[in-house]
Amino acid sequence: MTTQQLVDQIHKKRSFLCIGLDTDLDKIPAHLKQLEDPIFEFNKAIIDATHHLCVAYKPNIAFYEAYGLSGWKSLEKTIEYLNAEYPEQFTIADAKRGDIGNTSTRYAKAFFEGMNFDSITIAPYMGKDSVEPFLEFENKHTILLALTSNKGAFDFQTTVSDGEELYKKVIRISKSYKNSENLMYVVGATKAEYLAKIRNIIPNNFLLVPGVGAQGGSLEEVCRYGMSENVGLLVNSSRGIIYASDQADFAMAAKNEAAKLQSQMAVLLESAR
Ligand SMILES: O=c1ccn([C@@H]2O[C@H](COP(=O)(O)O)[C@@H](O)[C@H]2O)c(=O)[nH]1
Repeated sequence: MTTQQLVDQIHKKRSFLCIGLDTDLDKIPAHLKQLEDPIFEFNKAIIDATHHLCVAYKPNIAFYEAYGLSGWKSLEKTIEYLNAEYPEQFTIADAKRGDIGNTSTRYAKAFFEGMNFDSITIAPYMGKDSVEPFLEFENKHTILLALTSNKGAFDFQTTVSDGEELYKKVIRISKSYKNSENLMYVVGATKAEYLAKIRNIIPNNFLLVPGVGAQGGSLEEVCRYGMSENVGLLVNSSRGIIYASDQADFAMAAKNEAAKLQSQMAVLLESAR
């Protein structure tokens, strides 16, 4: 998917909501567990109930890897279902990969070609030659961890060397990578006060913003400091939507939670015009 197609979807749906598919067998309704592939059935029901309210889905790969081969099969079925039934959705493999160049190429092939995700999250720590293999793929997006939503982000990401905070250095230097127009960045909603400084360095790149809902970040603050001319935001909520109910009404409850965020987003988009 191109960035322009994503922007068009945001305006069409009046939403920049990304729904996180962090599907945990311990949290899904009991009646699904009797089915052959409970994880896929849960995801399918959530997607069918919410697709009109969001523009992106983000399965976190850890939740699938944790179940071995059957988890990978559930992930594969989920991305195939999304691409077949809802091709207008931007898909994010939240895999946080990155390694020496030839290994990164294999990761990129696995997620961009094998599973046909639109994007993948990448840790920037190993530098240019670990990131550039992901950037080679046309109309695929590499989402670099810049300033994450967790407390541990302060251990390294905000530390200063040569007069510059590390997260700023990651953003500034990555702009010089080959095909850097394919870069997006992760910035936690819990760090919204940093967004204005980040927008000074990257006025237009898309930001994937996790941390509203269960982690307590504020949607309004994210928009106040982070919204760009082309919106430039994908705000993710996972647990706050998909586990709104653990009963038979789980998909309807997820739809209601997604609808609340979408209607707030519609107002914020309108007031930014
Ligand atoms: O800085 C980061 C980077 C990634 N995440 C991931 O996003 C979701 C958030 O889930 P919630 O249930 O809405 O808290 C999850 O997959 C994280 O691994 C993040 O939270 N922060």
